Amino acid sequence: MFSAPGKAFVAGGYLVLDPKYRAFVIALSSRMYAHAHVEKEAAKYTEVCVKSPQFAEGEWCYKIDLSRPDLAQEIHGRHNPFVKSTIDVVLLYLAPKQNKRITITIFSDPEYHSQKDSTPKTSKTGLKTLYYHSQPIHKVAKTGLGSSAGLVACLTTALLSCFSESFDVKKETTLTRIHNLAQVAHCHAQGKIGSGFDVAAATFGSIVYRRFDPQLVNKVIESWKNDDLVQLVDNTDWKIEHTKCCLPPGIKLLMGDIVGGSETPKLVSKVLEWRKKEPERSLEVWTHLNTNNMRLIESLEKLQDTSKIQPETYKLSLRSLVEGNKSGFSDVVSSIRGIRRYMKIMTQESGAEIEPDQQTELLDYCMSLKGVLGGVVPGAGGYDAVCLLVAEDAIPEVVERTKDLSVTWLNLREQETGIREEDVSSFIGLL
Ligand SMILES: Nc1ncnc2c1ncn2[C@@H]1O[C@H](COP(=O)(O)OP(=O)(O)OP(=O)(O)O)[C@@H](O)[C@H]1O
Ligand SMILES: C[C@@](O)(CCOP(=O)(O)O)CC(=O)O
Repeated sequence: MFSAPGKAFVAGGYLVLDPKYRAFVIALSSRMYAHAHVEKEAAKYTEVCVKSPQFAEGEWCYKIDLSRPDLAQEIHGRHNPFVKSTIDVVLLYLAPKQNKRITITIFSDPEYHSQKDSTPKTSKTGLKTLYYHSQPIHKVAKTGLGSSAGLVACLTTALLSCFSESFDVKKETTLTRIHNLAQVAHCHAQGKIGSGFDVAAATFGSIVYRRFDPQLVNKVIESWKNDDLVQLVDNTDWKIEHTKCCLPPGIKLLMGDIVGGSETPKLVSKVLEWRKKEPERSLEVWTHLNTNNMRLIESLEKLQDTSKIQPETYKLSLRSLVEGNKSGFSDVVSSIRGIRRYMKIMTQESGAEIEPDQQTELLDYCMSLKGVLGGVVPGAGGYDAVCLLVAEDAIPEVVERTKDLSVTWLNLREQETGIREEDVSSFIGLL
């Protein structure tokens, strides 16, 4: 069994669409899991069944003739573009010769979806509680953790593992292969090529990310040839960057769900329109925004170093932070203020509601609280969520002081690892 984490896109929304800029994505403790079971048999066709028992009608089964895998059909007539595309891409890449029957079961942690109309169920060991929804997956509201990226990343991993005797996700080459295949599958399913930060975080964990050239993936999707895909996945430099980066000790991420929603594609098209119409001004805003994004990353790295080199000094600064003295963390505080300032300018000048007034008010209030380094509207922004960087010991007070506001803090923390192997015994009774 393998799993992939959800994400919070803390810094670099929009800019990451351009490979000139880098972004910071935090991997979260909510994960998506894929358990594979393989039966080798001399059947006339290959069968891949993906089950997602937490959702109504959550089963997609494909009968595949290995000489024409492009003709694979779902036997109930159901659609799950992300499942179908992942199977198509992995089979195009592997071009297997021997038929197999594969069953993959998907599980997702509670924070990916709204828990409305769902029932909890706990494993025999008591270690895992999952929510079972009465609606099919496409009708259940999402919270923005990147469920499709998590699904594609762990399904790609589980499928590859079915065709390899010595599969090891701890190896960098294996992870890169998973990442490259998952990016192609995710783009193909979406019918467009985004920046891919969510797939990269699902694979590599908390990272500073620079995107790939969309043409690389476009060409392969157009040609749909095994040779081209193998060449792209195993022998091409994607020129992406995924440098590990995580929060310093004692600093936690709080993700708040806001009732409301935004449509990312609309926000993105407004911003890109503004960029076209106002090239000079938008470049100026993006340059300032990028300076602050990079300052945030550097200051977090510096704190990481201080915590190792001068642990006592660091501990004292943390304690003062909880008491409301933020001076030991002034670079983080001022870079987050800078990010928000330019996000707000982008909101006002492009007309895209990236940090709407309602979020500004909430974030200003949260940032005035003891122990809070800062907060942003993650990703594309809008009315979906906020996230805060907070001293761990200040969290109970922050929760208490925001209890009457329109925000629900999710039960999440940073978990910096990307794809990893899981102990299936935690799921006994659910599988
Ligand atoms: N647990 C799951 N089982 C099966 N399919 C899933 C599961 N989770 C997600 N999917 C697939 O991913 C789709 C949702 O992807 P979409 O890109 O719309 O949202 P998302 O990735 O969660 O978005 P965001 O990045 O805003 O969080 C679902 O409709 C379904 O096809
Ligand atoms: C606006 C953008 O940079 C981020 C969208 O992030 P999210 O879907 O809000 O998590 C688009 C992208 O990178 O694909």
